[in-house]
Amino acid sequence: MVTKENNYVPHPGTICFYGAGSMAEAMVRGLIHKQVASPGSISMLNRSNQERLVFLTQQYGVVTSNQPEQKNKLLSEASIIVLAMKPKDVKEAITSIAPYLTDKQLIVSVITGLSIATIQKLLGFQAPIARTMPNTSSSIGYGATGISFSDEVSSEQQQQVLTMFEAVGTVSVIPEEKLEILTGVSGSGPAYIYFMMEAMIAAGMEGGLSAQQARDLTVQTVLGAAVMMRETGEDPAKLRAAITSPNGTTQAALDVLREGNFTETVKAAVRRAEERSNELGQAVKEALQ
Ligand SMILES: NC(=O)C1=CN([C@@H]2O[C@H](COP(=O)(O)OP(=O)(O)OC[C@H]3O[C@@H](n4cnc5c(N)ncnc54)[C@H](O)[C@@H]3O)[C@@H](O)[C@H]2O)C=CC1
Ligand SMILES: O=C(O)[C@@H]1CCC=N1
Repeated sequence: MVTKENNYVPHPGTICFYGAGSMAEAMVRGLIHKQVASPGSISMLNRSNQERLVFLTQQYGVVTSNQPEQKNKLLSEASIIVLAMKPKDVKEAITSIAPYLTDKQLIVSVITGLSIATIQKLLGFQAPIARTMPNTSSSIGYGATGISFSDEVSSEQQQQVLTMFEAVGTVSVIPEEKLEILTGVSGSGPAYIYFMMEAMIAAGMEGGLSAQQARDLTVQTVLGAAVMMRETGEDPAKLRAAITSPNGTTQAALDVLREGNFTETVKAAVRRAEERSNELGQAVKEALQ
């Protein structure tokens, strides 16, 4: 592996999002809202969807461009590049931008399953990499992000990444091999909760509540349970026990969930997400061999 230089000097504090989809938008919204980065210091680029770029500029005031020369300049001058495309697109995306990047720039990846080694292989040089797994709740400051740093990341760069993600939620710095299971818990996790909420709302409506009532009651219930767990620091099993009167409604409902193998099903879902993350990373790795 080699180190790499070009004629550009990265502008301190500038962040270029390469891939301008849901996760990039969630982070940008959080970063601007929390004033960690100004809109003018953030650029967002994608492959071709100009309408999307116009929306992002109008909505957040960030810099966007679909002109190849301008795109390359924005990439070359950013001190942090956030890779935010789907795993299936990484090979084309990373190899196409590699000529404009150097090892003076920090690469932050939010891409599921893609290892630090594979990113460095695609770039063709030993870039400092922060491999992360955020979730979409970052957009409202309630994200949960896992981060692993490559050996090349300086302590100053580590601090920059921590500042970025701590501004939009909580951060766990963990060994890279644990990022897959973290993805199963917190990266994909919000979707499981939404799925449960969809079912609670549907049941409420089927039982005669209005759509608004069912929604409001479900939101407050999930919010209350999450905040209760955080504020009290209690074991969830203990909080559950406090709601479950012997022979009462909760016990009856929990028995139905047990009959449907609730615990095993949720655990299997988390482990399947972990496995899928490994598969996605492996597919990119194999495509390089
Ligand atoms: N959505 C989520 O909850 C989370 C997503 N992630 C990861 O973040 C990454 C992005 O996910 P989403 O934002 O949901 O996807 P998305 O489909 O909303 O956005 C992907 C973006 O990448 C761009 N893109 C694709 N190919 C490109 C190329 N060759 N050059 C430049 N741009 C290109 C697309 O134009 C689009 O703007 C994925 O790897 C995903 O696994 C990580 C954590 C949570
Ligand atoms: O579904 C996915 O692949 C990504 C990873 C975590 C959340 N969404």
